[in-house]
Amino acid sequence: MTPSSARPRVLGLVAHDRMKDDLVDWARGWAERLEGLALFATGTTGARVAEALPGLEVTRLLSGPLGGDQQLGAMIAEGRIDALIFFVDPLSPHPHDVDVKALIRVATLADIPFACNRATADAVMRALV
Ligand SMILES: O=C(CO)COP(=O)(O)O
Repeated sequence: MTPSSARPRVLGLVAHDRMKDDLVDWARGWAERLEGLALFATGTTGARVAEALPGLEVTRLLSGPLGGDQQLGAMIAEGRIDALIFFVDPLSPHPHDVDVKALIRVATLADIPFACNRATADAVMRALV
């Protein structure tokens, strides 16, 4: 995570449905710093962030349950994501739980900074920008 490297840092953004308001609120607080990063998000998360913060350029992947988590996981496996912010809902079941687990697994395997909640997301951002 050298700030002087040529390409912008690439951040993955994901939030489960009941966590999307929290992620949007978190992104608002970091908006200025997020502008300097390349942002990739699962479909609905990306739409929510882009709608709330029109100044941010967010590349939207497929919606999570339709393959977006897997797309992000593939990018991580290819070394194309520097850090992942994933606001996980710990109280709801998800039909695509296997995809969620795979995303968490590949982020762990790739040893990238990876935040599952807001406090850790703040710490990751402080380290990243
Ligand atoms: O389901 C998700 C993460 O597992 C998020 O996907 P969306 O951003 O498309 O809602």
